[in-house]
Amino acid sequence: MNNNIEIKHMTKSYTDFRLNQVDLTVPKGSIVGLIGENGAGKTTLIKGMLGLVHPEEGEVYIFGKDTRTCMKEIKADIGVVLDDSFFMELLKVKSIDTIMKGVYKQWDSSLFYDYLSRFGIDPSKKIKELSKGMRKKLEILTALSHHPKLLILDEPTSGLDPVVRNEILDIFQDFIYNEECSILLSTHITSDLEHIADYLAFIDNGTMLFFKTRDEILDGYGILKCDEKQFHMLEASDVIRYRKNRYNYEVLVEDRHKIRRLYQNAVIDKITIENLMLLYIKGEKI
Ligand SMILES: Nc1ncnc2c1ncn2[C@@H]1O[C@H](COP(=O)(O)OP(=O)(O)OP(=O)(O)O)[C@@H](O)[C@H]1O
Repeated sequence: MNNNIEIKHMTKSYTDFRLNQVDLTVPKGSIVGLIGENGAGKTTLIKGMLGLVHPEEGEVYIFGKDTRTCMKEIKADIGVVLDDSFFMELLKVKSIDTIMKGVYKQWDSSLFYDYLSRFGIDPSKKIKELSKGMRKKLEILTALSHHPKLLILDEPTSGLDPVVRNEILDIFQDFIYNEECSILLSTHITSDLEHIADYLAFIDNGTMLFFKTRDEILDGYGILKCDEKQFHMLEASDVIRYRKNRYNYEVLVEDRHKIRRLYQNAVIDKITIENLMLLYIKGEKI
């Protein structure tokens, strides 16, 4: 078993939205970044996988086990941070330790207190006295403190300043140093994924557009900038998406090295994940 998560053909319909036959794998020892615009279906996919919403179709295997029959044992080995998770406001931070000891056999109080001191969170404070960023940190360190093998994180770093975000990204990278572990992470902070993701899964309007390695994307894709005459000389198959701007065309190409060989005077920029998403979503097809 090489994958910690395997989702097959997940379908979930709401009145105005359908997550449509989505497949996703999260290999062991890897970080998979889930990207897509607001409302694309990332949270629905994560909640469907965890049994928090009920898909009409599809199968989910975590650690090779079927979530329909083994969710209880699976949950012992995963750490989850959801976009809308919350702790009871009136609790003190240190009460989380007492509660979680009763929830997880592998709960590690000393690791929990180490993380609290590393992130500067006072155990005797009430949760409602913490800033938004501190609460987020608390959620993440709580998810890590029972030695999970898999982290499933929906927007874990939103609202955090760049310094703390970097600390958290370091923790994520340490986490998958153990090659049995993996992380599935949905985020709008695509620059974070450029640093840490091994794979990117791009969901658009309920459909999986692609699942590729970060290197395939960043080393392969490019943005060709050209005028109208040059644009019309391009092979349609080389144009994934394009945008016509005031003075030029921006063309998303899948293999920028090939395009450079074919059109030797072309100006081709490297891609960022943000530009890739923008062109896929806002660009046109020939
Ligand atoms: N309980 C629900 N009832 C009806 N529609 C829902 C429900 N939950 C989600 N949706 C709809 O499903 C679609 C996908 O929502 P989802 O939260 O999965 O998107 P997302 O990619 O996580 O978005 P964001 O980046 O904004 O968090 C949206 O159109 C949303 O309105």
